[in-house]
Amino acid sequence: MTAETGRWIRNFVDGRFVDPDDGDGDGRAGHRGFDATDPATGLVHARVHEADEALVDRAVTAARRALREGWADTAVRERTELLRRAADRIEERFDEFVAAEIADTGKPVTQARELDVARAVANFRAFADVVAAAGQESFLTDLAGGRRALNYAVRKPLGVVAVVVPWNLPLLLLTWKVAPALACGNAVVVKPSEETPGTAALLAEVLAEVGLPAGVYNVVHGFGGGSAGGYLTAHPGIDGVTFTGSSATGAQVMRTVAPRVRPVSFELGGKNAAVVFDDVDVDEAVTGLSRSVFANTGQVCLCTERVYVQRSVFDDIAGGLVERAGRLRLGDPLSEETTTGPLISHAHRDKVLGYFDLAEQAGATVLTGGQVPRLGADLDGGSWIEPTLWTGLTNADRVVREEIFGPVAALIPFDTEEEAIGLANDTDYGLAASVWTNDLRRGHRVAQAMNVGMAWVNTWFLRDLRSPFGGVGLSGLGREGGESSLHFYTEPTNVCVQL
Ligand SMILES: NC(=O)c1ccc[n+]([C@@H]2O[C@H](COP(=O)([O-])OP(=O)(O)OC[C@H]3O[C@@H](n4cnc5c(N)ncnc54)[C@H](O)[C@@H]3O)[C@@H](O)[C@H]2O)c1
Ligand SMILES: O=C/C=C/C=C(\O)C(=O)O
Repeated sequence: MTAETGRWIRNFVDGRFVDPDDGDGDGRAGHRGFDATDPATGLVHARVHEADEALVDRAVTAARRALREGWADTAVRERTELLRRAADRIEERFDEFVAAEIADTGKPVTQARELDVARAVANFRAFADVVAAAGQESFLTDLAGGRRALNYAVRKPLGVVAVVVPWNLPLLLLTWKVAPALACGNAVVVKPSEETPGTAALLAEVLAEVGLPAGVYNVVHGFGGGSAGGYLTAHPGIDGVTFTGSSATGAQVMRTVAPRVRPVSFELGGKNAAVVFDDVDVDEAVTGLSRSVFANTGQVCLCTERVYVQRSVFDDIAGGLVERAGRLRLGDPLSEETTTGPLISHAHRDKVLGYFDLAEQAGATVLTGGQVPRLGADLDGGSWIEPTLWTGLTNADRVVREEIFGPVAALIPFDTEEEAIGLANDTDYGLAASVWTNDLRRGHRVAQAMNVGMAWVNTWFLRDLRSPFGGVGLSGLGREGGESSLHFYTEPTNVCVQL
């Protein structure tokens, strides 16, 4: 289905939007394009100009030139003040960002407002603070005979950074990388997901409005291998890659950059566990757990897809989660009453439905959901799915081992703390976990025992942007957040002076 639209979402290279009709300014017309589809309705809302290899090369070249022409040597104060202006300008254009994010994702306006765009503002401010406060490492070295030396490290920008991001929290994840990269004096070439091009292009307008020099922020649209994503990560002019996406793609990107030994930062997939002990306040735990399972229609890398519950409260927790699932309101993203949007695409919904079939084949009991909902003529073209909970599955089942990335969870009972830790850690992933108990000593103990990058106790997705964010195993490589981002987006030179 298509909607009448003449709107192009364009590439942004060297400080300007590239006209699709004249390609990259070389006079060659008729560059490729693809549809931007609204997942709530299935309707096309724009055409996206797909960057070819020549345009990606122009973007990397522009970024390199911007560094050479002074951006890399810009004073820290100038960079941090620019980031703060960007945050202010996003706030001034807040509703435009909300509308653009909804058009690409179909997510509810309440979430786009309270999470996605709000966090973009927070990301810019947080990294302005971090960079402004950052010191340099230095040591006075005692030598034999009473002599000394001074060792100090100066941190320089990594250079031209490829920023490749996914479709689930497009603006949040893009700014989570772009803010520290720019704060550290890098230039970036961004490849947004083909599913969600809108806010990356809008951010280009804002950064130009607040005075970011041409070439420092570039956006190239397209797909992965054989398209803009592959061209960008394979480009010899790239000094590092920060990537958020699936583990399989992360491995592909790692292979692409390996010959040039370029630094990578990977935020990848997850199969996150919640461990619920029998001393919890059931209502409080169910409130937090349901959020961790159903937020963003389960399309958050941190979402819980495995809920391990101590046997004596299993039925209470299961019943509570079913009741909360029943309260979710799927529907018009622009309604303040809507709590839950669609999945990102029909293709992704087919993938999730495939796991519904696997669960059935494994003998699962469907506590709630399991179907495609009917929402009425305007929305039935969208990629909707019912929030779904299963029991009767084990860690041996694919549904419990593989990332589904939808509003789904398997509920599995346990008896002892040791058993729970073993079940939760029985995965190739290692991104996040949550532990629910009123025994805080046990909360600390079990959280520390989780083989993950991030563990929450009696809460979920509560974020301090200075803390290290990332995963282990198939969930990622490296950390971003606070000082961790500075370490990735800079290269230190240690200078030793004999005194
Ligand atoms: N750990 C985290 O912080 C985090 C956050 C969000 C999403 N994710 C993960 O991302 C996945 C969902 O997002 P997705 O479907 O967009 O992931 P994806 O891996 O399919 O795509 C991510 C990005 O990589 C690009 N890409 C694909 N193939 C490429 C290639 N060969 N070379 C260069 N770029 C390529 C895509 O176009 C997209 O922009 C899930 O697995 C989810 O767990 C992880
Ligand atoms: O879908 C994954 C969510 C990632 C969230 C962050 O990177 C963050 O909160 O900084």
